[in-house]
Amino acid sequence: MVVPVDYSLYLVTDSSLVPENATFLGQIEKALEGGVTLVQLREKDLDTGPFIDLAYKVQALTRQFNVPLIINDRIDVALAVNADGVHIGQDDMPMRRARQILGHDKIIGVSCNTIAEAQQAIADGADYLGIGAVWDTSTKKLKKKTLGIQGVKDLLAAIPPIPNVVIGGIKLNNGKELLENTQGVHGLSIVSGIMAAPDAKQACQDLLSMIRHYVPGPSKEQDIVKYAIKATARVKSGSPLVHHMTNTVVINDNANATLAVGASPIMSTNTEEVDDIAAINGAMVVNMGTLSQSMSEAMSTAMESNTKLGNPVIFDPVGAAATEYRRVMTQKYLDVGHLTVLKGNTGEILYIAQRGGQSRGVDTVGGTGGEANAAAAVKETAQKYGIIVAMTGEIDYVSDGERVFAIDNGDALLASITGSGCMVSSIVGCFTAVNRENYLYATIAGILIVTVASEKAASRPDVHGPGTFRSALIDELYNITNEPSILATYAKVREVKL
Ligand SMILES: Cc1ncc(COP(=O)(O)OP(=O)(O)O)c(N)n1
Ligand SMILES: Cc1nc(C(=O)O)sc1CCOP(=O)(O)O
Repeated sequence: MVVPVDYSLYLVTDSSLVPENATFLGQIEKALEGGVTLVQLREKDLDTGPFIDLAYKVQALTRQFNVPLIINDRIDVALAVNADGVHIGQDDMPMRRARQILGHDKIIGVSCNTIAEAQQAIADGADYLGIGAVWDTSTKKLKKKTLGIQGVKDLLAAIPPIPNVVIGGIKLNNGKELLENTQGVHGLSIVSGIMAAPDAKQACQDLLSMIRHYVPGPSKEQDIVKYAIKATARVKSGSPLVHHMTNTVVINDNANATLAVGASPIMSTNTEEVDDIAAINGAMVVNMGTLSQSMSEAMSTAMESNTKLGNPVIFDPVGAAATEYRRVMTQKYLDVGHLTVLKGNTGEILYIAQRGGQSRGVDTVGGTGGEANAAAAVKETAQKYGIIVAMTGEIDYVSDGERVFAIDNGDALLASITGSGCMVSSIVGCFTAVNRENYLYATIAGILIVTVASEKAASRPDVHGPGTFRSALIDELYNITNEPSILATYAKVREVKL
């Protein structure tokens, strides 16, 4: 299975239970809004064609919420719509055969009512178990005995740890009792408690907040990767305008990278049109690589205009420590620029943080001084200016002043082309433009897509060095934008504890 799955609240659908004043798809959408973490389309009487049509409609919803879609029983339907997985019962296709057909990228769950069934499903390579029925249910005629809380405990105690959900007769109160009295349950799977609820969103919110007391849910790192996938899709669908005032060396690459992720670049340095652009702008990227007197004035005006309109401002202090002029300008933009994100290389950020940074021209000289020094530099600077700070290098560090995350992605060839750091600033501009509710995660997402793209580009057989790498990098940015879920396979994000 590719994406880390959150099993906490697993909706199994039943179209016959939808209240009169609601619709089937409307009920699923409300459940997604309420926080369900997994959806299984379970249709016992639909013919293949209508089942596939319905699966596409449900998938359009689950994809909006970045929640995996599982198909009950029907492997053909799962294949037809490229669903995320299937759930199979004891009388359905054998688990091993299902795996042969679906491969290891798909999630396969197996229903288990006994210890022997669970052991067999694990031996066969199931991704998760559906353990039940815990209690009687009017949703389905049960053929086997109910387990009760003790039966679930006995079953879990007898098998190695594996993701699992419990199912059958589960509502808010008995679900709480079950989670309170068991260990190792990963989630609750519910049909009527959600599908028949007069307010499905509220029902899910209540269930999820109860579940979160017992089931931690995905880690921060998994959350970030999930966010990055969603954020990438949003850049493409939102296609924000991103205004750049960048340096003349990399301007073309910045514009192409912006286009590759689905955003729209405008590279104007004219003060006269700053206000008009700001009115329709998604984000402002200011890069002082080839700073002139007139450009510096235009940058100040652009920062002010965009700040007034609430647009994120990304500042790349290229060569911050290199000359007296750059040192003065860097400080000026930090003090009055109303920045959202400061994105620099190691030398630039360490210099700003007064933690030892050096530049030769616009390039970094020397290392980070160790992870503790690097993490402290981004955290302290973020705290001092109340902004997000990102420091790119062999390892990238990002902080909002409270937390620090490290990104261990990125191929060494990035350092062999000009402007790879400036490209990161452009892409952070694209990501913050349409992912404004969480600038920390949006910044990490922007860095992730570039660094993962660099790894994919470097591993291509047609890449032989910096020249071919540069073109391949743009291609791979474009490819990830069209298939953002691959970030889940490649992303290496971790929280740094100071
Ligand atoms: C999460 C989950 N657990 C168990 C089941 C039951 O599946 P199955 O045994 O195949 O019975 P039907 O759903 O086909 O009636 C499930 N669907 N989901
Ligand atoms: C679909 C299903 N499978 C079960 C099993 O025991 O394998 S119980 C069940 C129905 C659960 O519905 P509700 O949440 O409405 O009780």
